[in-house]
Amino acid sequence: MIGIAGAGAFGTALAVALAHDGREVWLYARDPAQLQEMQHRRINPKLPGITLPQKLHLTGNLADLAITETVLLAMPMQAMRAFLASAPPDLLQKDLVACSKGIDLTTLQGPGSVMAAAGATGARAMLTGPSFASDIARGLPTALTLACACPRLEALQHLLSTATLRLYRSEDVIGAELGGALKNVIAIAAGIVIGAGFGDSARAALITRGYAEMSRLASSLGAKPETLAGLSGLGDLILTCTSGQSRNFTHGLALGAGTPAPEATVEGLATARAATRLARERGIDMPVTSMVARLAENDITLGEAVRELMSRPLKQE
Ligand SMILES: NC(=O)c1ccc[n+]([C@@H]2O[C@H](COP(=O)([O-])OP(=O)(O)OC[C@H]3O[C@@H](n4cnc5c(N)ncnc54)[C@H](O)[C@@H]3O)[C@@H](O)[C@H]2O)c1
Ligand SMILES: O=P(O)(O)OC[C@H](O)CO
Repeated sequence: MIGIAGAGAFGTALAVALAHDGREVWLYARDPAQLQEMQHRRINPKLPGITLPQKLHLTGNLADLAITETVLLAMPMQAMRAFLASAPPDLLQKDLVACSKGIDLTTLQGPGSVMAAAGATGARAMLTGPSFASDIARGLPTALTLACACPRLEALQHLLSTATLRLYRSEDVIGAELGGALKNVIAIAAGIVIGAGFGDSARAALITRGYAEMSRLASSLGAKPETLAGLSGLGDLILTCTSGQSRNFTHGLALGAGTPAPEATVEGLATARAATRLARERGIDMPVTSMVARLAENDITLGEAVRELMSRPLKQE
């Protein structure tokens, strides 16, 4: 039996895919009004056109996840530390699989370290890679990375793979979590480039240079280059920088166009600030990421940002 904490777009999509494939899934929704709507109408408004399957059980009581062996954490990254601090102690003994893409702003830790610091004693895994919630819920073919540094990795890979959701395993948790976190920042920048009308050539340059700085920070923190080049890094970078389905890209589009951004979970904003601090501590150059952090904080105008990026000293690629 599988538990999922966080009934937003992604938690619900994973619950739908796993339940359709025959697993019994318990999905925890903390908001009573949302829970009631999902229970009565068997839908989540964030996933239009999707009916919740019978094997998907809803609960507003976290203690109900006690009957599951594995719990997926599908809340925004900045909520994970507080969630685990107040979770029932037996939840910390389960195999935990983080699905959140980001870096905790207070501790500068990724999901694996946040789970360890909270006292999690089971497997601590990360599920990440190119995937929009609605694609997963609709049963479209999707390939993801499941990273875990413990012997339970292969068992978890089988537990969470379905006919349409293909999981590749990796032991490089740091690499998988940094790829998934940092690509969101570059996606905001890619959106800014398109929103401001700088064109597709500029976006391609931005994605490439963005990947270079993602790789610099990740390798300084112990990630393997091949992980960054895989689904959790390059794969997700391509998806998020090129699709109007991405909330990070869409947020950037609005910033670039000077229009109001839609209300949504935009993980790249906090990650830009956290990554800028990590990079500064390590003396790593991350010009795109630090520019996104400054733009998000209204510390610099778009025109100033472009002038600053284009007037950096010329260097070898
Ligand atoms: N939506 C996608 O396509 C997608 C794909 C891959 C990964 N992700 C990642 O999944 C994570 C969640 O994104 P989402 O799209 O589901 O966001 P969302 O905004 O749709 O939903 C977030 C959910 O988390 C819940 N939540 C917040 N704090 C909580 C807490 N303390 N306890 C329990 N629940 C809590 C909210 O009530 C909400 O239902 C993000 O890190 C995102 O990067 C999303
Ligand atoms: O909508 P976004 O920008 O949060 O992206 C969703 C997923 O991370 C894409 O893999």
